[in-house]
Amino acid sequence: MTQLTLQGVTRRFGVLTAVDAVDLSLRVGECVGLIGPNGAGKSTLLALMVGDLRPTSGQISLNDTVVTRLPVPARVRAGIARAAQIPQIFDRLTVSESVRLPALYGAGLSDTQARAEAAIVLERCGLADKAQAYASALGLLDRKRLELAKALAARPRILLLDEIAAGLTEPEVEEMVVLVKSLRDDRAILWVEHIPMALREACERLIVMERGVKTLDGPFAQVWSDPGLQAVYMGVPGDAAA
Ligand SMILES: Nc1ncnc2c1ncn2[C@@H]1O[C@H](COP(=O)(O)OP(=O)(O)OP(=O)(O)O)[C@@H](O)[C@H]1O
Repeated sequence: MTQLTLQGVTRRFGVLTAVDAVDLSLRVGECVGLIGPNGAGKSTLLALMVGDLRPTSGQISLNDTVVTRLPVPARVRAGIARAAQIPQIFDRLTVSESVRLPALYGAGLSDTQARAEAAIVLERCGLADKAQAYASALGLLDRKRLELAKALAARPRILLLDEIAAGLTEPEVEEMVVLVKSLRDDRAILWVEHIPMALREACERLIVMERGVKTLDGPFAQVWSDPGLQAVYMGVPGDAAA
């Protein structure tokens, strides 16, 4: 079974330790939520997993292969892809072209296969009717969908989602939840989001980070009912939630 493993992963920016000795594993078939206050190190952790950043120390492995020093393209080809917090969109490409590129260079498909893959992924992400539109013409929901579609087109076994529901309306968030739930069978998903209710619907496991440290990791209901977490997220005094 495919598994991403982080061992003692640390990233410093000068004197600031953004990610502090994190141990973590993700297995295909599970959807894991990751929450924590602003600046907790969540995006940095995802950047380390996808290869945007190198750890100061620690090791990242995909199954038995150490990928710690691999650059982003090699990591995408190895099966790790991320939908970024701010959609990385090329305004001059059409929606279809934007998704075909990761199918070609991430999944390694032929041109014909990549066209077919793009059509399937766009259908799945609710963008089929906008395939020929320019990415620049898309609204926020469709930009978020396109960012997810690009990640999916690389056929990742490890899919990292960085705030793909941020800024969306409640019904739009619900659409994203349904979409994410439909993706979990044959990949591992790690979803960073500030909307706990979205994570509760989609994820069976929850990780909490604070100041770079992984403080909680376990079954969603168990972690969610932690008194400290309830105090932060639900305004319940620590002693009342206990
Ligand atoms: N390139 C960088 N250079 C210096 N400091 C950085 C850099 N990237 C992140 N940081 C710092 O590292 C810490 C963690 O940032 P990060 O963006 O990972 O947090 P986060 O949990 O994703 O926050 P948010 O929920 O606000 O997106 C913050 O203090 C941030 O200012």
